[in-house]
Amino acid sequence: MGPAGSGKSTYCQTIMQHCEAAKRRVHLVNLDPAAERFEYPPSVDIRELITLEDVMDELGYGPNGGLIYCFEFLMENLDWLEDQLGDYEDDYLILDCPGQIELYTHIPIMRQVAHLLQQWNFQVVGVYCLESQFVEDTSKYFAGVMSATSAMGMLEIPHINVMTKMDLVSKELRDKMERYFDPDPLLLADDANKSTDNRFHELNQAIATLIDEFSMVRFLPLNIRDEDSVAYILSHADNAIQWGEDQEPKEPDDDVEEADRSD
Ligand SMILES: Nc1nc2c(ncn2[C@@H]2O[C@H](COP(=O)(O)OP(=O)(O)OP(=O)(O)O)[C@@H](O)[C@H]2O)c(=O)[nH]1
Repeated sequence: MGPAGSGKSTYCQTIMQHCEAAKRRVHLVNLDPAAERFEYPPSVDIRELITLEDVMDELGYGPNGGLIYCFEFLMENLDWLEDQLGDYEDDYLILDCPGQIELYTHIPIMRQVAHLLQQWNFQVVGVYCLESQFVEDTSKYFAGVMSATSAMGMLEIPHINVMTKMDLVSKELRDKMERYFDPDPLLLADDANKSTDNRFHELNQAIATLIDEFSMVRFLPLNIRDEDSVAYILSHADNAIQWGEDQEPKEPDDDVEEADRSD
């Protein structure tokens, strides 16, 4: 998951390639009803059940409302999903999700999907992608941490944060970005203070302390051109899955709030 264009599909392809090379049984599951094309054809594809284009054409919804409709439709057709996933229950599945951030931060639908997967005995880990190009300064890094943390709190599943497109970051900038990957809370807060008004300095300090104390809210750098970097991300995902094995699966909520589809 992650904002539009943050590199979710590229992440999926990169991990697919890596797993295939390691002879790990892996399949792509597309959960984006608006997806256009994939380098790896998905083994399971929500577009076989419903597409955003059809919903927009036939029901007159906008893209965001249409997407919510698609997920509500999926929730009404869980037999389809269970049936599709049933063939792969011993394998590693990579679910490519849409880029509408509200699906992870305040509409409980992805939470329901994640908890259903747990009910069906899948070990689930959430991977939140943020684009390194977006992180021009510490304030934006803080914004990324807060939105990823909001998704983590909403989904309540094992979770890792990934900083994508690191191959596009210059060596000089990469050195500067080290402060995000191995943070010193005082330096982080000082850095954020440079671009924010005095009134926000205490808040900056609090967020820097949060990042320092909870390693799970930090971002892990992913350079898709570097095999070690890909292996590093995968090992963190595996560790998070293992950590989740000790947790009790959640009951899926049965009250999906009626969403506003007027947009
Ligand atoms: N150089 C480089 N380009 C990347 C990387 N990840 C993604 N891109 C490019 O960024 C653009 C968006 O990447 P996608 O993987 O489609 O992003 P997404 O999050 O799946 O996008 P949506 O599904 O539209 O939300 C594409 O042009 C990719 O080729 C990366 O790690 N390095």
